[in-house]
Amino acid sequence: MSLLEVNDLKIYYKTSRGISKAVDGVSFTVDHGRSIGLVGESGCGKSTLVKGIIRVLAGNGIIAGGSVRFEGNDLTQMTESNIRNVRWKDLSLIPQAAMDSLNPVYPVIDSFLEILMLKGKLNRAEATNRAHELFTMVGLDTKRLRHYPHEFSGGMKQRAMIALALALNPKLIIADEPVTALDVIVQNQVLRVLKNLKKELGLTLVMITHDISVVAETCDDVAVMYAGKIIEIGPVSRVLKNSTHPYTMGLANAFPNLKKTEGTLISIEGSPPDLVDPPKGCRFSARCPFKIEACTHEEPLLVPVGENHFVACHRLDEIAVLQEKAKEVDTWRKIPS
Ligand SMILES: Nc1ncnc2c1ncn2[C@@H]1O[C@H](COP(=O)(O)OP(=O)(O)OP(=O)(O)O)[C@@H](O)[C@H]1O
Repeated sequence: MSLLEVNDLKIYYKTSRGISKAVDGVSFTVDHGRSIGLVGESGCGKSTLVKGIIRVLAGNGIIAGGSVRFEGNDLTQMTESNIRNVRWKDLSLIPQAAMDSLNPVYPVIDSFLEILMLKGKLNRAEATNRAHELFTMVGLDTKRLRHYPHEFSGGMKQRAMIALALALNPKLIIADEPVTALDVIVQNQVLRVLKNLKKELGLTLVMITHDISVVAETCDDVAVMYAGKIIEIGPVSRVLKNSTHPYTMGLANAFPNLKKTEGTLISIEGSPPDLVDPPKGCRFSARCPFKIEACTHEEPLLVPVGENHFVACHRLDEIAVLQEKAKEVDTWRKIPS
């Protein structure tokens, strides 16, 4: 049994314009000790997906279908008090806005003591020791535990948040854009901390990012999301070296440093569709340079294209040709109407 099994999950928002299908039938699994990156442009549903998994959705968000099995138990069916027991101890979140997540009016150690004593049931001396241990694990000077959050740099705050997420040895860590707000050098340092911890502690990790090169650095598997759906999923080495969905090809072009070459940065024209009234067929079709007639009315399903590698596209038979065309700047400039 996988540690996490997300099956046909649907998460919708009630809005004044109607129902927005932010996550629309998403399935993936995460085995013990593996890490998966959820990648895609802003608005494709990554945050909604993980907020739904840990049940911290905004008030207008509803789980409209599907299941989220954690060690076999469906989190979508748990009572609020049961899910509160699961958070921190079994699964914990490194939030996107780590900058603002540490309580500004108390020294940082207080945030640790609160979790370790209230949730972990440690006494003050044990909790203090554990806080020191955690700070050392993420490469922070333990003297800093007595400092206030505003005395920390962005990278230090993010390391502190990683340490806090690890406090109770959770079985699964979800990291929501853990390095987005940091400059590139600090990003690399924080990613290195996460990578080392993953190796040393055998962490199981779900990481959200819009930057496919972050996934390449940190994850075993990747799920590429577009407009509320997973359109390609598989081992990082396969998906990035042999991107098979045109959207993944486009994303990889947008991060030329991924291939460690001087490649041209090619962006994908247009923007994702309105999720209140998503297009029929493939949701990427309006921006896809390889669109054919079927794409506009028939939804492609995820099908296997290699070991553990699945893709939802109508043009899988011609993939080698499309992969070559996708490398050309002009391909992305002439999107068919
Ligand atoms: N509370 C809400 N009410 C209505 N719509 C929402 C709400 N939160 C998010 N959405 C919409 O749901 C869709 C998915 O948003 P979400 O934040 O999950 O995407 P994302 O991929 O994580 O983007 P980002 O990287 O910008 O956070 C978007 O269309 C967004 O506008």
